[in-house]
Formats: sequence, structure tokens, C-alpha cells
Amino acid sequence: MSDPDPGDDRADDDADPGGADPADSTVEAVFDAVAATAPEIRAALPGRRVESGTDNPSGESVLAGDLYADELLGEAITAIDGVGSFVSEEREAAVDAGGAVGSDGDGGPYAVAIDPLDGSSNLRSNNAMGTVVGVYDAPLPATGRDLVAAGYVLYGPITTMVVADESGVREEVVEADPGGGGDDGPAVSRSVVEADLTLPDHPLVYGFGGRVPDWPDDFTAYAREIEDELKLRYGGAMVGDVNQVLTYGGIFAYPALVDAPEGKLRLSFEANPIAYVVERAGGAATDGEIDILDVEPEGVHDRVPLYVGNEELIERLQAALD
Ligand SMILES: O=P(O)(O)OC[C@H]1O[C@](O)(COP(=O)(O)O)[C@@H](O)[C@@H]1O
Ligand SMILES: [Mg+2]
Ligand SMILES: [Mg+2]
Repeated sequence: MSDPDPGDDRADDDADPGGADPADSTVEAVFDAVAATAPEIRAALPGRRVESGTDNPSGESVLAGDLYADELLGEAITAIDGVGSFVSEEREAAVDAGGAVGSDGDGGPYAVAIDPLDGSSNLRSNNAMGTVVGVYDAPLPATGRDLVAAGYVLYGPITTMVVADESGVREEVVEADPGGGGDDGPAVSRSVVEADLTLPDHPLVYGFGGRVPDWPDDFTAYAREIEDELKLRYGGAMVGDVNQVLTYGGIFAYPALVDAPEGKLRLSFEANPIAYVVERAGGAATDGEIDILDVEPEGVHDRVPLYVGNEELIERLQAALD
């Protein structure tokens, strides 16, 4: 990962691995590819707000926008040297991208897991959504402890990309470069707007998914306390709701539900990458009992309850669910 310089404009084609650790240059290339496709995905959304007619492996209806983002990201990420496998919320099986994942002693080839469009039901209502990315140094399914980097793009009024690795968390603004990219594909301009993103100490906001009558009693009791202390900010896209927590401090949850104890969000594509980002930013993440990053998956499409935010709020939550 390059040393982020606040305010420094970066072009998608200026990543120079030089003498850097080859594993790090792969991570860099993954986020270069994600940034490069973001303006294209955004530009393609207006005509893709309709059902595609298919369901994904989680049994959810797939929109044309989900499929388009999946195709574009799949092409860009599988083309990267050092990526051995590509796994998507929208695909049943991993795509072999060449190279046995985790076979290099010092890192890589990596497995890249994506949620191409997170919160895509917001396409119809024109609200925020995003793309979630996890870079694992192990074949999937794996625990979040095998993540070497994770991040997300947020398609809000502006497009931002948050990237976390061992060294910390940064936020960039990503824009289509009007100069175009020529034969190398689309060019983007990237500015680091926050080089060391950390959760504010004093929490302000909360957002909890699912229907209140479907919440277990212990979570409902916790939520009643939180409602007295923080402001509700829930937009129906995990990426947007978590970004509010990272910006203002607080807690986001898609809890275990009475009839769905595993909640809604997917461990490999959503919960692990988001937990990694929030923990690197100084926060905490749990499934209600243990750190999300320690949850052992049985399959790549496993779901898990997710609670992330300021450490003190997550500790209280765990005590409330005991
Ligand atoms: O509509 P609900 O039940 O509030 O669910 C919202 C949650 O579902 C999701 O949209 C699931 O993600 P996908 O859109 O990628 O399936 C999350 O982003 C969000 O937190
Ligand atoms: Mg999602
Ligand atoms: Mg999705």
C-alpha cells in the first residue's frame, strides 16, 4: 500500500510497485481496479434499476445493476497478477484467476471477495449504495483473520472509497477523469481526503436493520437504550450506514432475527470486510458473541448477524445479549 498523502491527486495508472513487496502491490492493484470501475458502474446505473430475472445464491432477486457491477469488477479483478481467485455475492462458485491462493509463503496469491452492489434495493428509490471488497490470503471460505485488506466504494452524492490494511484506514474521493484513459481503459482521478480515518470517540448515530417485531427481546431492550442516546440514521445500504458510523461514531447492526438467527448479511462479502475496516479504524465488530473476524464459515455464502461500531457500544451490546 502506498503512503497516502492527504490532498494528493492519484491517477489510476500511476501505481508503481517499484521495489515494493509484491503482495502489497497486488492489494494496491485491486483497489486501483475497484476505483477505476467505480465511475463506470455509477454511470451505468440509471438504465439498470430493473430486475434481471435471476436470483443469487442467497435466494435474493438480482437487479440489472448488480449483474453489471459484478461483470465489470470480475473482469478487472481476475486480470490482476497476484489474484488467484475471485468470489462474488452474485456467483455460486469462485472464479479461478490463476495461481493457488495462499501458496506463496510471504502472501498471495489472494482471493478477492466482493459484494458488487451493496444495498441495491436502493437503486429503485435512488438512495446510497456501494461496493464491498475483501482481499483474503486464503481460499474461501476463510475467517476474517485471513484478510490482508478490505474496503468499500460508496456511491453517495459523491463517490468515495475507503481502504483499510494493516497500516490503517484512508478515504479517497474518486472521480471520472474527463481526460479519458485511452487504450488503457477509463482513467479516474483519486484524492486522499482522510489519510488516517478513525472512529470519533464520542458516538452520535445508530442504524439497525430488520423489522422491530422480528428482533429478539434482548436486542430490543438494548436498542431502546441506544435510541435514548443516539440519533437514528438508517438508509438500507450497509455501506452507507456504516460510513455514517465511521464519520460520526456510533453503531450499525443487522441483528439476529427471531426467525433468522443468522441475520441477513453475508460473512465473506459483507460482514468480514466491514468488520476489518471498522476494527482498523479503532472500533469493534461482533456477531453477538465473538469478534466477527473469528467466525468460522461453512460456506462462502454463509450469513451472520453483524454489530459494528465504537468499542464501548459493542461491549454493552455483547453484555446485553449474554
Ligand atoms: O432492507 P433491509 O432488510 O433493511 O436490509 C438492508 C440490508 O440489506 C443489504 O441491502 C444487503 O446487501 P445487498 O443489497 O448486497 O443484498 C444491506 O446493504 C443492508 O444493510
Ligand atoms: Mg450487500
Ligand atoms: Mg449486493
